[in-house]
Amino acid sequence: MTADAHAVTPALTLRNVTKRYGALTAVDDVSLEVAKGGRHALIGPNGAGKSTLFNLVSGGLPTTSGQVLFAGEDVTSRSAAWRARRGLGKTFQHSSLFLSMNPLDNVALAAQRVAGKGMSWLTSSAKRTSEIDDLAEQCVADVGLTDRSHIMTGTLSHGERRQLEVAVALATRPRLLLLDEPAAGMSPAESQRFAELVRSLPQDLTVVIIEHDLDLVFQLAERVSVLHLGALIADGPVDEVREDPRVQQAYLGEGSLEELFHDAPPPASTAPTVPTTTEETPA
Ligand SMILES: Nc1ncnc2c1ncn2[C@@H]1O[C@H](COP(=O)(O)OP(=O)(O)OP(=O)(O)O)[C@@H](O)[C@H]1O
Repeated sequence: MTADAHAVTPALTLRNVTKRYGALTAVDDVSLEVAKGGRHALIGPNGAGKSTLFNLVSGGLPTTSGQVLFAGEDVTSRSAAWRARRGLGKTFQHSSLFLSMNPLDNVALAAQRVAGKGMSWLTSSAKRTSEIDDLAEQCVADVGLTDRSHIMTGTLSHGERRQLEVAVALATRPRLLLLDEPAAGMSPAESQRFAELVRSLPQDLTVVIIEHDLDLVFQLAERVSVLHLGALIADGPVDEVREDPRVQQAYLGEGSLEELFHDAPPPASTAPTVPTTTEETPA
C-alpha cells in the first residue's frame, strides 16, 4: 500500500454487516466508513441495533454475514481480545468499573490486562511496572481526574465515573474508541464537561459514539449514521443528517428529529439549556 493510499484508508469499514437472531434481523446489511481521526456518531431509537453493531465491531458478537475492517484489515473472524490488542478500545453502556478500587488502579488494571499480565499484580504492588503506573497516571490526567485518583471509585459522581471509563479505555492505547451512551444519566453540566473531554482526545484517535443526547451528538460528531430497525437509513455530515427528510419521515412524519429518541431532550422551546461555561463538579 502506498503512503497516499494509507492516508485515505478509513479507520473502520463495515461491508454489508448483518446480525440475525432467528427471525429478527438486529443489524441489516450495514455498510459504512469512519475516517481516521473522525468523530462519528451512531444514533437511532431504542432497539435500532446500535449496541449490536458496536458488539460486531468490537468482536463481542460474531457477524451473521458481512465484513468488519480496521484500517483496511479484515478482522471479521478475529476475537474481541485480538481486536483490543490491535487498538480497539471501548466504554460500555453499563459501568465496568471496580467500585472498591481507586481510579488509578482501575486504569492500571485495564492497561495490565491488555499487556497480557492478568490480575496477579493486584496481590503484589511490586509486580506492577512503573510503565503501567505512568500510563495509568497519564490516562487519569487526560480525563481530568488526577485530584480524584486515590479515592474509592464508588465515591465518584456519575459523571466522574463515565470520565474514568474513558481513562480505562485510553489505557488500552486505542486507535479506535467506541463510546456506548457515555452521557446516559448525566446532568447537562456533566455532559458538557464530557463533550470537552471528547474534544480534548488526541486528533488521530478515531471516536465512534452511540448517544441519545442529540445536543451532544451535534456538538461532537462530524458525521452521523442513523439506524432504524437494524438498517442504515442515513449517513453523512451532521447538518445533512439533521435535516434529512428520510430520517424525519421514517420516524415521525411532521415532528422534529429530537422527538425520535426516548431519552433525548424535549424540543427547543422546552429543552433544558446546555450551559456554555464549565461548572464545578459537586464533591
Ligand atoms: N441476544 C439477543 N437475542 C435476541 N435479540 C436481541 C439480542 N440482542 C439484541 N436483540 C434485539 O436486537 C435489536 C437491536 O437491539 P440493540 O440493543 O442493538 O438496539 P439499540 O439500538 O442499541 O437499543 P438501545 O438504544 O435501547 O440500547 C432489538 O430488537 C433487540 O431486542
